[in-house]
Amino acid sequence: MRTGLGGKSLIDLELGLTNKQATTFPTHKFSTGDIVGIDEYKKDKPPKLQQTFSGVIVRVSDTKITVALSQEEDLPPEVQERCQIVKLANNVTYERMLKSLERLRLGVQNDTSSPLTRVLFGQATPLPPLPVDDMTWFDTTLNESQKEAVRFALGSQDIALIHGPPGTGKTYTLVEIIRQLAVRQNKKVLVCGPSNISVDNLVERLAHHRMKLVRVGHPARILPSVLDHSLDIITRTCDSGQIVADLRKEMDDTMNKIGKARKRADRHALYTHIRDLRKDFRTRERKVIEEVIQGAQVVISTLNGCGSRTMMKREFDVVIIDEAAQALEAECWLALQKGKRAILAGDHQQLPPTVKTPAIAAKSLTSKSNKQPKGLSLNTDLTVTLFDRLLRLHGTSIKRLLQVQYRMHERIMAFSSKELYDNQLVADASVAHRLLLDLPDVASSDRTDVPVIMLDTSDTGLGHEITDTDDEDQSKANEREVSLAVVHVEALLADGLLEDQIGIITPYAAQVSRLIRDIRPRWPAIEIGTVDGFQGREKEAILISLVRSNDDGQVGFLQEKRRLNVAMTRARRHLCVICDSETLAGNKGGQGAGHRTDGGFLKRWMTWLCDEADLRFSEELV
Ligand SMILES: Nc1ncnc2c1ncn2[C@@H]1O[C@H](COP(=O)(O)OP(=O)(O)OP(=O)(O)O)[C@@H](O)[C@H]1O
Repeated sequence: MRTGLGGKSLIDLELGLTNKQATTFPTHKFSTGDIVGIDEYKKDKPPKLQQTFSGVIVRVSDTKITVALSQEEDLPPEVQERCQIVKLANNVTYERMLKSLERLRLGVQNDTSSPLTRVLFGQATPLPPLPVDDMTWFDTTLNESQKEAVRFALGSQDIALIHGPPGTGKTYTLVEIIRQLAVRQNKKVLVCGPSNISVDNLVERLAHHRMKLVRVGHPARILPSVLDHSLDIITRTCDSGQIVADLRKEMDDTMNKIGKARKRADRHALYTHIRDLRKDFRTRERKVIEEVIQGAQVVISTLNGCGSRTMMKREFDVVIIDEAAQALEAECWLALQKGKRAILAGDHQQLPPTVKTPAIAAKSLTSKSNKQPKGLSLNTDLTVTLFDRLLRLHGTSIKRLLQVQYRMHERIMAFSSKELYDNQLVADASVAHRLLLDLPDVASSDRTDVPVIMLDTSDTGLGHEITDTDDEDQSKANEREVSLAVVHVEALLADGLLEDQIGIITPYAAQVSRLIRDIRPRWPAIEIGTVDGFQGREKEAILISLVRSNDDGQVGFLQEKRRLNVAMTRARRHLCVICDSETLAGNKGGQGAGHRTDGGFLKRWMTWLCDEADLRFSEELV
């Protein structure tokens, strides 16, 4: 045991030594950020249901797992001697959301809600934005639609939505908004997002600019590159943090002495001393934390982190939520209750958060309570995000669209723009005509000089999909599409592409496993994943394997147009769609099959691909 960040006790867990070397762990599923229970290990005794000690995993290597203990007292010697750890379900998030909703309910019931809350529930209409004219831009390279979004957000009196389709510089725009608010207008800003990675991206970008910012959150879950801006590190390195650092050292020294003390009485005295030190440490640390957060212009945290003790009772002029269309509404309220105004950025045409509770369950919950004040717009379907709901409630006047995208060739972007963004997306001149062959050391070929290719398996007239019976979700796979992917990848690499410039995505987990089986051993740096896992990412060349190929026109998962939209907008210069166009266009299984619930989106994409893509039939290739 030793003292780590924030005065937490760190425990290094290792297996015994063999030949004086640490033993490598067998395969396990513990990873950084997991919450674990710690318990004395007794052979043949299962872990207790209620764990006395718990902690968060800070680091995992082949031979060592480091856990930051959540409790203040030390582990009893018998646990230190030999212990076992078990992964614990984390209900902290759930409890925090519940508490915040309860506060919200009381506010609505007692008519004490803030003006912002009233607007967000449709009990008041948003006030018109104030004009923002004489702007001095920090970043003069912003395009016109980005500048308009910044002006709109700065002028808004309650709510502003920034709609950022793929690659349109949503983060770019948010950085300018944050700088204007914090530096020019001297406002206190809270910046949040649903995941650690989403907020750390913002910290990375903001860190280049002069402003006092602090990232709140458990150090184990913060990107190492931005740790210097974390509350834990700032509280250690700032002037008033020096005494705290000295106390920490004394605690460590005492801990060492305990290990060496022979007499029980000595050990006892040292334990008492360490307890006093720890108490002093906590009080002083709390004071420093207070100072740091009060002094910060910008506080950055995950939405869930806004429900932590550190963030309790804090107020901000403006709350900004990035990736708001990927956050649960309940989670957003943890942040929204702390601000007078809110700015939400996101894209409701990409995938919403994953929700496993069916909408009906949520509905029955709200109708049971039957206490909804009149005129209140309630959200009973957890997949409907706050972003969606506000657009439905107040219309598009509360949002601004970022129109110029800096990722895709204009042909790759075209279908998505036409179908989902009112044809308003424009490819910036720097990317509009960029092809693979413009990359260094890439040769010209009938692949590298085409932006969109469709490899169609419908020529065989057979259904190729199989259902993975081992998989509890009955995931689907398609071996023919795997073979086509291998052939295409091989050809792209022969043209001169590098492995890490290529990504392969598919909606089905069973297909991911098969692609990994055939691709990973030969080309380890090619990224393979599900569509959902690729949201927010990009590659020079993307292959999509759509899998479904049957005689009944069943398309399952693919009827979600937001999933297809994410899939088709990941590629910068080259998109290769591998599919059975007949099944997906609904030409099999009778009239209307295959596009019953997607409003024909998939069918229209297939028609578009047949007209606009470079079409190749699978029998020519494998
Ligand atoms: N005004 C601009 N001029 C030049 N390049 C820009 C501009 N705005 C954004 N970009 C570039 O576009 C790319 C995407 O920007 P950013 O990461 O901010 O987008 P995003 O919308 O947050 O992305 P995502 O699609 O992942 O949500 C970046 O490489 C960025 O440098």
